[in-house]
Amino acid sequence: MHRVRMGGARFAVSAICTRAWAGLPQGDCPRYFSTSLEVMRRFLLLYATQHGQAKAIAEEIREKAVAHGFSADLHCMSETDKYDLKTETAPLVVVVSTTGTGDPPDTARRFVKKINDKTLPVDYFAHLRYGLLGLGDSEYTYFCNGGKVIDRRLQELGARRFYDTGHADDCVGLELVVEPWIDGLWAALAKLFVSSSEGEMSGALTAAPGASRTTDAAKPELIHVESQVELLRLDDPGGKDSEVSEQNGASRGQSSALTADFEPSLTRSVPPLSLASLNIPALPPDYLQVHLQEPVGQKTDFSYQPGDAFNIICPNSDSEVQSLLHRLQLTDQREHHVLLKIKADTKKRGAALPQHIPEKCSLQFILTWCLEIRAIPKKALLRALADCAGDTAERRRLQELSSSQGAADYTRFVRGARASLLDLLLAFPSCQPPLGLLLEHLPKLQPRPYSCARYPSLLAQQILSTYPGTRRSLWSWWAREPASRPSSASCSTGTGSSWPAGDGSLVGPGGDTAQLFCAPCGFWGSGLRSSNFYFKK
Ligand SMILES: Cc1cc2nc3c(=O)[nH]c(=O)nc-3n(C[C@H](O)[C@H](O)[C@H](O)COP(=O)(O)O)c2cc1C
Repeated sequence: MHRVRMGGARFAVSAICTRAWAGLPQGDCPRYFSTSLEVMRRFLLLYATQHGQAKAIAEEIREKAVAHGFSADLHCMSETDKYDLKTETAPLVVVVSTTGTGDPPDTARRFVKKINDKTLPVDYFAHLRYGLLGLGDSEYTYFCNGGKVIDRRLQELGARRFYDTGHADDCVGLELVVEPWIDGLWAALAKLFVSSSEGEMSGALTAAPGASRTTDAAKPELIHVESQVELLRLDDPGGKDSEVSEQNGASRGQSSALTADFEPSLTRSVPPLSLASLNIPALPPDYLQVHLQEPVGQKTDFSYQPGDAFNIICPNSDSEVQSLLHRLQLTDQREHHVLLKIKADTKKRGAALPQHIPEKCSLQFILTWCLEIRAIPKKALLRALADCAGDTAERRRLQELSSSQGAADYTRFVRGARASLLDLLLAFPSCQPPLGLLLEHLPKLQPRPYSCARYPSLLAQQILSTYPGTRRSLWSWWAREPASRPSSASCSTGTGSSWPAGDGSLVGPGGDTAQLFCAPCGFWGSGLRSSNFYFKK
């Protein structure tokens, strides 16, 4: 990279792909994004640190900038002789931590004192466009206050954000906000440069009084980039701060594929949520110790009386169970018996073995007959899964979905989409939960009560041995799979239809329906008055 002067402006020149210019993901470049000699665009990067983290992050930004077609002038905020915001016309990026009791770092004191001067006019920084990343720790009362103080004062003096402010929390891991914030910075910078080069921003990047204009990266082919970059617009609920959100409405919708890339989904969050610090619920204490043991032959037998009611469990679909076993890398152990114990060191109060998981049953049996694997995962499960995700971005997204800040996304992408555990595991491939965690969190597969009457022994036998099970009613299953229909039974499940059978046996929903209606002479019928209503002979 070489530094050159072009028409009074300072540029860094390098051979790069213009796709990187736009801050777009690297990959195959559209034709108009050809590799060529391009001009790198400069921004001013200031940091203020107490213990070195803000500096390290600023250095990371400077390193990454090159690959995106930018050149960062990096300075500590205390080096006031190396930069001058009053005359600066390049975009400003600030990384600042907090120390003491909500104070800016010592290296920012002079800077803060200077901008806090109440005699400064309200348009003192009207020429400035900035993005700010605050570091802090939510254990402290004044979270990220160092950054917030500078952010607020820059606004008061007329500076405008070109990118949403990020607040990274050392308590849960700075990288959860820092990484997405840096990833999004390039698109926002590219947007700003393109907009300013086309003169669309009123007053944006105009030279400050007495200053020479130092950024002019206009290049005709970047018009293409412009329309794409518009789609990378960051959400600004206030609608005032990020001027990127105000521009180029006409180009909206030009690329639905790109729009989709920046729409939130189950696995992807977008600002402001992706930059927010999260109130993540405490991890529920685990309590189950699981052993998988080779099976020993066993036969279950039980007797029943005419008139008994049966709790019929509609088992989970075999293909879903096999997919789940495969995803959990437990296919080879599916026939192993599951032995459960309470962990000796568990912190869960009143921990007890789940009653709905019988002893000495195979893992496959438990996933098929005992656990509702299609239940919509609760936030506690999402929270626990977050800790099992190896990938940082996936962990962050799972944390978001379990946090109060991510409640809307949880409702939309988990509850609204009726996502199941398997859906989540497929969407978050780095998440590898232990079996015990699932046994703790998955609810019981609820049985459906049915009663039967007339020829109870035959019917019951058929229900219990032939009937292959379904999530739907008996009737809808039998209607769909006539071969599995008990040959001597008629059925009335209250789902709207029924059929007669030669001998008038009846299966009814609930614990006593069949006995009630079948008793002396064998009715059959459905719950619908319009068709075969129960009370109609
Ligand atoms: C002595 C001390 C005081 C702190 N006070 C605050 C505070 O008031 N608010 C806050 O959000 N973070 C506070 N933090 C957390 C730091 O801002 C956080 O760890 C940050 O990542 C440090 O970045 P740095 O190494 O660049 O200074 C404090 C940290 C220390 C060590």
